[in-house]
Amino acid sequence: MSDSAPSPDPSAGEPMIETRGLTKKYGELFAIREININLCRGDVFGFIGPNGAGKTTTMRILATLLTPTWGEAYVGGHSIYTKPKEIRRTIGYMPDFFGVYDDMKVIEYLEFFAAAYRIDGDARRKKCDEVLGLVDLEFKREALATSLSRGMTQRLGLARVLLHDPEVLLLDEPASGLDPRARIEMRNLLKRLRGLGKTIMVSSHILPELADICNKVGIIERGELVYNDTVESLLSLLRKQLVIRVRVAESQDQAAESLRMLPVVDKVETVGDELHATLQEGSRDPSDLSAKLVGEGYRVQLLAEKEIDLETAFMTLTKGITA
Ligand SMILES: Nc1ncnc2c1ncn2[C@@H]1O[C@H](COP(=O)(O)OP(=O)(O)OP(=O)(O)O)[C@@H](O)[C@H]1O
Repeated sequence: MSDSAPSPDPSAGEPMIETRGLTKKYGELFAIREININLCRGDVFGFIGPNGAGKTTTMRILATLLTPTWGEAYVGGHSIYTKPKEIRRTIGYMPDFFGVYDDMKVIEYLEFFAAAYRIDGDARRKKCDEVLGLVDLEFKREALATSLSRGMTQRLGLARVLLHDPEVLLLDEPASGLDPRARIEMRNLLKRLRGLGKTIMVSSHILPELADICNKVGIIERGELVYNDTVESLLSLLRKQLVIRVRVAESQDQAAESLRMLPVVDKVETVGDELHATLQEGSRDPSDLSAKLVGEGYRVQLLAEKEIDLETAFMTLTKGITA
């Protein structure tokens, strides 16, 4: 164990979160097991996993609220073991559930926490207004905090953890329980925070929700990181086999047979009124398919690349572990 993180890789950015072999056991249960995560300044890390996978445990350890059974963790270069105070100044931690106080207006709620951060006088009022603006809640300034919708409450929670201008944000399922519109608002808000250069670890049990705002993604299952890389690598892994959606005006079954005869085609499935032809690994050109069908006299109504279904991809990546 050492006070500061080891020398960074000079090709990477400034390390902001590092864990090595991070493990937490409850009796015989591994809540998390040998977790290795490396995030640099400005990284937005989507931490994906189903309920009970270990996301909260990891975040609580990084927030210095929980001690690991073994392993190392550094936040902003500070060790969780020896520099917890420095870490608390560096982070904004938003837990998955938090309460707001009865009979307190939104602005009073923020001022209360700003005071706890020792932000005083004019600076306090200014800071509270600034974070309210950031989360689009100025119009609820004088409303009772308990009267806010779930989405607004989540935004207020985020405003609260932004008061001391933390460099690192640990956000535990900020979009959970939100309706679709509030989810989109939360996503836009995270993009705004990314734009401010914050290093963000944000958890969710839904991969597509985070894929377009994150540059890195970790998938955790039963305490183990089963995937940990860039979103780009994840997408290219999933794109290894291109799937082409095909619809013809004539008999689907016969068209499917014709497509199966092509060397470039690995398999063909019928999905509703479409055929989904999976190309052989590495093949990216669907022109053989249209040539074959047109050559055989089919009228091709649709021939398009199938969008990557991240939900299915997530299930595929974690297959066997969840079973
Ligand atoms: N205090 C505790 N005592 C015993 N087991 C615990 C404790 N806290 C967590 N666990 C167990 O550790 C595992 C990981 O839990 P954790 O809360 O980290 O998962 P999670 O991915 O955050 O799930 P969720 O999305 O439901 O919050 C679970 O099996 C959980 O039951």
